[in-house]
Amino acid sequence: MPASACRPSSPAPNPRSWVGRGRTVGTAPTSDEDQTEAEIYDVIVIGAGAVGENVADRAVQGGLSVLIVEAELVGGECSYWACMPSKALLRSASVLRAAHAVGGAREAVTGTLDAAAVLARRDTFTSHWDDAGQVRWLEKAGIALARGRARLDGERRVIITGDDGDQRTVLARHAVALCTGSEAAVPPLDGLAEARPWTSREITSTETVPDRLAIIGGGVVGCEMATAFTSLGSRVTLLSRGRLLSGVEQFAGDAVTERLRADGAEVLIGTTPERVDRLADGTVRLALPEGRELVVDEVVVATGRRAGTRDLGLETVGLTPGEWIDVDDTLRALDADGRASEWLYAVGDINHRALLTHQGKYQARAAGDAMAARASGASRQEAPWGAHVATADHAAVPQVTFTAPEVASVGLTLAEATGRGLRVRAVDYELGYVAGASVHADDYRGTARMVVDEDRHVIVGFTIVGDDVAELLHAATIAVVGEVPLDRLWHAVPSYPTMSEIWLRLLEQYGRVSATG
Ligand SMILES: Cc1cc2nc3c(=O)[nH]c(=O)nc-3n(C[C@H](O)[C@H](O)[C@H](O)COP(=O)(O)OP(=O)(O)OC[C@H]3O[C@@H](n4cnc5c(N)ncnc54)[C@H](O)[C@@H]3O)c2cc1C
Ligand SMILES: NC(=O)c1ccc[n+]([C@@H]2O[C@H](COP(=O)([O-])OP(=O)(O)OC[C@H]3O[C@@H](n4cnc5c(N)ncnc54)[C@H](O)[C@@H]3O)[C@@H](O)[C@H]2O)c1
Repeated sequence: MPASACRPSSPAPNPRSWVGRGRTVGTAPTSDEDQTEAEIYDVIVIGAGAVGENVADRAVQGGLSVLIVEAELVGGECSYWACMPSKALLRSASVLRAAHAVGGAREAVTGTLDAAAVLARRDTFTSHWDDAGQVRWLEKAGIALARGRARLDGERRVIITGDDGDQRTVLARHAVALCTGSEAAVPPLDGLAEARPWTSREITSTETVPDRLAIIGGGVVGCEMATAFTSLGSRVTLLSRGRLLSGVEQFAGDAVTERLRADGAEVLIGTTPERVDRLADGTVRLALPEGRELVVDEVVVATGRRAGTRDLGLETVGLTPGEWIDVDDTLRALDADGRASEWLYAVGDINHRALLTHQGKYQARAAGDAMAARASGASRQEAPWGAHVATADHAAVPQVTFTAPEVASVGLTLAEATGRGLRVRAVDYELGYVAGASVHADDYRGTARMVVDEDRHVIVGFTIVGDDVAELLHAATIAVVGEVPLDRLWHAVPSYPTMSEIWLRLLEQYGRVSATG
């Protein structure tokens, strides 16, 4: 398995049709004629990204035969144009920053980042955009692969069109899993589409470091790429219509804004370009509010994602092309009336629950296991936190944004918790006051917040911002998922002097409920 991989380590057909949008959709493969003219698998997975691979793996482990269909590279966005290359682009600067932050090491590091070496290292993570390693893994896992673009053709029926235009029809005895992910959305700004902007794909796979780079969008992609390319030597202008990282606690976005500016990036908050043009000399001109013009070598659009459902034959099963697909907690597609399909699943980015590889893979494990259990008639655990449901999607989605400083969060922000009607209290602590942090780096600064449900005395949200905090997050995820009572958390003693002592400080700040009565 290459280091870049985001993937994991036949009973009778069900003749019942799923009714979508009030009409019966398609027919199950019932006649012998059908079965001789088309191949049949227990499960067909469309899209071999990290999520599709994990659905397939779990279904095979559950005793089912699986065909996975991939139109581009096996491994999907995460391996080649998203998580892995972007993190590789960020890592070298993070190490350099860490050395500069510690006296003694600082004096020893006199050079600057070697951009060409960073890009070369990035290329090893994407296996030079060659998926041979991931194809070998599919073979070992017992998953059949079809190369080509798949579309639904009614219930349990899939048509695959190969690169040469040849078509073949495959049928699913039990389930079809749509795992086609998402793609970059290009907003309808004047001239933008014609200006041939870069998206996350071009910026993560670039062979050069543009001298001048504009990034439109202050979300996760925009902030990570602004951090990476500022460190690689670009003059970056980040244009954000609202505050940076608006999905997390405000202090997190503010810390990233401050550091980007300190590192030389221009961060324009509340700014959307009015027009974008690619000029004859290949540069790009952005017309900004109040008559300002910005000329750059490349412009990156990082304004969110759209569903990978445009040419998937959704209309043949009563769903709407181009839309995200709603699902139940076992990841079965819901029709317009909220009824769950008996055979159609939508897993990963495509259901828009959490656009994150780890969360999609978590859904995939639940979905693959649910398919196998349904196929064999085995009992299923569908109550919250059961084996066949993705309960954490609602309560405990962890995310690390690998900016400087890093932002790690899980569960609800204070505003989200309040919005859900919870009686909560936020406890904040300056991470730099923790002994482990002061040893970790000179003049360390950072902030942590825990959001406590005052009725249950459990943590429902946690956010931490600071250099090298990513690995601190999982303790919080366990506390939130486990609904560990604060009284018990006092007995989880963090080692001295580690940054994990932030937990002790937060508990002290909150006060010991049992001691105070
Ligand atoms: C720049 C960037 C950085 C990111 N960094 C992180 C990160 O650090 N951590 C994290 O958790 N998440 C990160 N994400 C999000 C993460 O990439 C996605 O959540 C993840 O890739 C979703 O996986 P998926 O399998 O659902 O979809 P995808 O990875 O998009 O895979 C879908 C697959 O389906 C294929 N496909 C589509 N249509 C068809 C069809 N009709 N027939 C056959 N095949 C088809 C595609 O070719 C693709 O291979 C990042 C995203 C971006 C853009
Ligand atoms: N480290 C990670 O976990 C990681 C890294 C990168 C991406 N991702 C995932 O990928 C997904 C996509 O990231 P993203 O940054 O593209 O989306 P995003 O939703 O995080 O941010 C999009 C930003 O663009 C802005 N925007 C939207 N439309 C706009 C318009 N018309 N004009 C100007 N600004 C506009 C939004 O206000 C928002 O700030 C995210 O959901 C994220 O979870 C994760």
